Amino acid sequence: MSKWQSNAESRCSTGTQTDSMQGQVPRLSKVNLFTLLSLWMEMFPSEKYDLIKRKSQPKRTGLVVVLNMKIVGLHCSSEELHAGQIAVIKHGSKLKDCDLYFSRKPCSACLKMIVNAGVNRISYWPSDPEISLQKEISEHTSNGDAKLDAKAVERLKSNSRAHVCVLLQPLACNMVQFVEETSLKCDFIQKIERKQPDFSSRIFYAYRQEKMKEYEAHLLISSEETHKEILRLMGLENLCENPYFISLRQNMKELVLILATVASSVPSHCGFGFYLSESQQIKKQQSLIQEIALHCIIQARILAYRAEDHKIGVGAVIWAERKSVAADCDGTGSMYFLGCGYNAFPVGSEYADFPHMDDKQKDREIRKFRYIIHAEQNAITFRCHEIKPEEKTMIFVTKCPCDECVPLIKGAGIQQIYAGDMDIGKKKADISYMKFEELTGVSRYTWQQNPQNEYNDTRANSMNQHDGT
Ligand SMILES: Nc1ccn([C@H]2C[C@H](O)[C@@H](COP(=O)(O)OP(=O)(O)OP(=O)(O)O)O2)c(=O)n1
Repeated sequence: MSKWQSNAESRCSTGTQTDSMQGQVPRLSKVNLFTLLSLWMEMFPSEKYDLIKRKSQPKRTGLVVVLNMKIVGLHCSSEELHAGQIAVIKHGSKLKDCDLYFSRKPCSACLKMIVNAGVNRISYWPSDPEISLQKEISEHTSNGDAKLDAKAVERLKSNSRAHVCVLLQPLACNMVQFVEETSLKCDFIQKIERKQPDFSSRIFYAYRQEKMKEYEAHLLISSEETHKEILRLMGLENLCENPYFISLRQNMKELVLILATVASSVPSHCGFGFYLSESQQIKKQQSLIQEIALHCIIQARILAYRAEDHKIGVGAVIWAERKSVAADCDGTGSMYFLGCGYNAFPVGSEYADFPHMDDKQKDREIRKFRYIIHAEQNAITFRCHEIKPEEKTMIFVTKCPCDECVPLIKGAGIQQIYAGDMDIGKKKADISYMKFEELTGVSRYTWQQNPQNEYNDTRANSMNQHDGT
C-alpha cells in the first residue's frame, strides 16, 4: 500500500452501513466520497466570488465536516472567511472528534483553531494549498509569507493530537467507467433524450470535456515539477518519489474526472433546469436559482455512488435557507446543510443479512424492498439540524420519491423537492411512484425545459458545433 493510501477506512468505518459489502458494482469509499464532496463544495456557486478570475490569496476552499463517518457540515470559504474559520463559527466545540476534509491544505490561522477544538483528523487534497504556493499567485502577496505559513502549518501538525494527512484511496476497479455508464443512463440525461431526440452521448462527452478542463485548472497542478515543489513545501516529500508521485497524480486525475462526469449528467442543455411540475406552475414560488439547484442535485448524484443497491444508486441531500441574513458568513450564503443519504441496508447490517433481489424475482420474500433504507429516509434520519417550519427546507433526490417516502418528506416539514421524475406513475408490487404527482403542500421541482421561456438554442448549437455535429 502506498503512503497516502491510508487504511483509515478500515479503521473508521465500523458501525456504518454494511461497509463489508462486496457488491457486483464498484462503490466509492467513504474517504473518496468525502474528498469528492469537498472538491465539489469549492465550486459552490456564488455571485460575489468569481471562481474563474480569482487568482489572489487565499484560494477558495471546500470543506466537509464528518462525525462518526456521517456528514454534519458542507461549507466553503466566503469573501471574508476561510473554510476553517467558518467551521469554527458554525460548529464551535462540536468539532471535537470530527474529521475534516478540505479541498486545500488549510492555513495556519485556521489550523490552530481547528486543532484547538479537538478535531480527530484533518484530510486535505494534495494540490495547491489555501495560501497558494504557486509562484504566479503568491507573488501578488509575498511568496515568503506563503512559505512561512506552510512552515507554521507543519509545526502545528507535528505538535497536535489531530492527524493531519492526505487521505486518498485508489478507486475501485472500473469505477470511472461505471460512473460514465450510469451518468449516461441517469434520469436527467434520459429526460433530455426523451425531449430532444438529437441529444447524443457525444454531446454529453462534449460537456464533460468542457468541465474537465475547468476543474483541472482549479484542482490539479499541470506541471509535474511545480506539483513536486509544492508537495515538498507542504512536508509531503515522500509523495514526490516514483511510483508514488505518478500514482498520486493518476488518482487525483481520476477523481476529478469522476466529478466532471457526474456534473455533466445534469447539463443545462437546451434550457433544461428544475422547474415546478405542470400542475403547480400557477403557484408563485420562491425557487432556488438554477445553479444552486444543479449544484445540490450533483451532490446527491455523487452520494449515489456509495449506495448498496447494486441495481440502482440513489442519493439525497437536504438543505435549508436561513431567514436572517446576519448569520450568512458561509460561502454557501443563506443555505445551510441539514442532512444527506443514499440507499443502503440498515446501519450495522452485513452483506449477507438481507436479500438483494428485485421484482424480477418471483418469490417476494427474497426481494430487497422491505429491507433497504431509501436515500431520503437516511437523509431525514441522520440529519444534523432540526427542520424549522419557518425556514425553507429543500430535498434534492436523484430519483423520483416513492410512495413510502413522499409522506415522510411532507411530514418532516420539507417544503420543496427537487427530483428526477422518470419513474412517476410507476406501479410495482413492492415499490411504487404514484403519490409524488398528487402531492400537495410541497413544491415539486422536476427536471424539464423552462416552461416559461421559448428556448433559444444558441447553447445547443454551440454544443453541437463543439461536438462537430
Ligand atoms: N426516491 C428513491 C427511489 C428509490 N430508492 C431506492 C430504493 C431501492 O434501493 C431502489 C428501488 O429502485 P427501483 O424502483 O428502480 O427498483 P429496482 O431497483 O428493482 O429497478 P426496476 O426499475 O428494474 O424495477 O431505489 C431510493 O432510495 N429513493
